Amino acid sequence: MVVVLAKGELDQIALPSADLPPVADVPAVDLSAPAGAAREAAARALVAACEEDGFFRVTGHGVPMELVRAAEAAAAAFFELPEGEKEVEAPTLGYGSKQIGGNGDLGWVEYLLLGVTPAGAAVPASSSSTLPCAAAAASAASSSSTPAGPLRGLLDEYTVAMRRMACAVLELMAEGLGLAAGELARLVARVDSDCMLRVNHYPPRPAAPAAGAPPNLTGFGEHTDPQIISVLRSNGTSGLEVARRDGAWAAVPADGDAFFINVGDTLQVLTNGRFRSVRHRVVVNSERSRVSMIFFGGPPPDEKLAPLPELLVGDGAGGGRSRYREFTWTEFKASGCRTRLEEDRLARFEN
Ligand SMILES: O=C(O)CCC(=O)C(=O)O
Ligand SMILES: [Fe+2]
Repeated sequence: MVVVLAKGELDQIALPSADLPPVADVPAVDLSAPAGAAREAAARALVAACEEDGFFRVTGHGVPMELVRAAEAAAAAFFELPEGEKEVEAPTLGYGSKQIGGNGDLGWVEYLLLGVTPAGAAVPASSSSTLPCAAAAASAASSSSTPAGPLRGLLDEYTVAMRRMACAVLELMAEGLGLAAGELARLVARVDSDCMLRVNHYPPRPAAPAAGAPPNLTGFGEHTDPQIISVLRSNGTSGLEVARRDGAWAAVPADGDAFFINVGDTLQVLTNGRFRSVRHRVVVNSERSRVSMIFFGGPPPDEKLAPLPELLVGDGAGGGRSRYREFTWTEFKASGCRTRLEEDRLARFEN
């Protein structure tokens, strides 16, 4: 067991042993659909998925699976290291365990949390929050002589591939929404866009009943991602659950070669609530260890965020009224950093 929790802490993250939730039927969007009718259909499927659950999977993404598997394997090997050796990497790889953010949220998880430099490299984030609570550290410390050396290079490469894919998804989304090319993708593509990479490791749940542990533990408590979109995959181990419109949880089946996309809070704002920022969580009930890697595509710090004017016109539901007041990404982050994981961070920006 790598995540060491005191008895009281274990009680805090125990989940009632309920039946497994139904398996989610996650819509697929083919990024490689050729221009013309097939691409239009893919764009329509993407928009429909964002409106319905705010969650879909991407096929035809062109990311080499060798890179994905190598990065996953290097991350898994890192998490196998003795506790002390991992902790040494807190400043270089943003290593942390069990505490998510600075407001008391706990999970059966250890992680790496990296900001992304203008050049695309991943550097340690200066906060453990799922929110990018502060700008990423200025420069990466050289770590080539440590166990993190090969891992760091792979994570850099992975991050570049993820940012590219996030932009490709946002381009298809813009087409589906009838927006100008680049209108969404530019937010994530800029050199100063506030993107992050998180690598989570959920050790197998402790053997019950010897450890007195409940069958289900919170790996990562329920929340929405604050950025525009998140690109997520795991090492084929289940545990991720998404909340449907009616609030019921659905289990996301292990992913094969696809990547999952979450609509984040910022995209909900940009679309004036037409797209849904998806609530999700990770439940640990498996004997297998789960490694997941999540790229968060966020906007530049000074970017003014508000519903896009093109999406306000003729918006049947809102009658052309903006549901959110304008704010900058910096303002949203500062406000979000004072919240617990499960809080609705958009509430205070509603008109
Ligand atoms: O580890 C996962 O699969 C999901 C974690 C997550 O939702 C997050 O880091 O924001
Ligand atoms: Fe998340």
